[in-house]
Amino acid sequence: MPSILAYQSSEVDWCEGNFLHSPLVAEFYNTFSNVTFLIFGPLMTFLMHSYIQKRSRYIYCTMALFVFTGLFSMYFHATLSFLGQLLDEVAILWMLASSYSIWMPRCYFPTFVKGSRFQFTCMILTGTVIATCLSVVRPTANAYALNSVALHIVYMVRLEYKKTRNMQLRHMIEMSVILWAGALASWISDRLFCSFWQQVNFFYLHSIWHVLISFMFPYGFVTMALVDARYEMPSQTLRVRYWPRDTWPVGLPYVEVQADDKNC
Ligand SMILES: CCCCCCCC/C=C\CCCCCCCC(=O)N[C@@H](CO)[C@H](O)/C=C/CCCCCCCCCCCCC
Ligand SMILES: [Ca+2]
Ligand SMILES: [Zn+2]
Repeated sequence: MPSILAYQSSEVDWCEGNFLHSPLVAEFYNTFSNVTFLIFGPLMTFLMHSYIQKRSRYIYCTMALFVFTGLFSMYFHATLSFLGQLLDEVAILWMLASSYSIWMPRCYFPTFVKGSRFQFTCMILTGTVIATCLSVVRPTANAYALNSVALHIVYMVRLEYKKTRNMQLRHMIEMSVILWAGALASWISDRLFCSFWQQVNFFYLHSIWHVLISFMFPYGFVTMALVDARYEMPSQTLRVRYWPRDTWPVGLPYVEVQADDKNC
């Protein structure tokens, strides 16, 4: 039985050819396309500093898990090892769990937690510990399960989209959904139609997934902040801004907490 650290000990092998560019890196483009996680994680933490300070410092853990997802994904694609696959999926699982605990609007909590975020977090924590153990047994099924969590997020986001007239929030939701749909289509296509993509010599769909899903992160983060603020920070005004300049035609969105306090 091969070690869980051994090259190609994972049962998953993505469409990109192995060891084409280096004897040390199994999937070159799939490995280095994760660099966007290492850029957007720290950059968004810096840009959203005022929001994180006011809302919850646990958001720093979510941001750290986002960066770890990128690092573990790099390790996984570089080695295609079982351990790499496990670390990659467990980091995604805990990142989603921390996001749910912090940002899930109370109106979507199951009734038995009686609107308590503490009880909801305990429920999520229990489910995440169980799912972490199960992912050791069936890591390949876990990737499909993680993608299905996204469907639940899209369902909630759709309800919030219908409720709001805030054009900035609507724009953030539209961009998140477009980027997520493009990313998911690339992920599925790489998994299911690899023989077709090999015939046309295009092996980069999983790398495109990494780039699109990490670009989705700032839009998703701002969406969650705006939706959540209506319920959890009603006395604060959040302002959507773009980095590096608000006036540039393209930029990275983030939110800033405005100094004025509606209660004063
Ligand atoms: C109220 C809850 C709010 C939650 C917001 C969550 C925002 C999450 C943002 C980004 C997630 C990035 C995950 C990227 C994983 C990259 C590593 C990777 O490629 N791993 C693969 C193997 O290399 C593995 O097969 C991937 C498995 C699937 C992961 C599924 C992730 C689900 C992302 C959820 C996005 C929600 C989009 C909602 C859009 C409106
Ligand atoms: Ca491969
Ligand atoms: Zn990947």
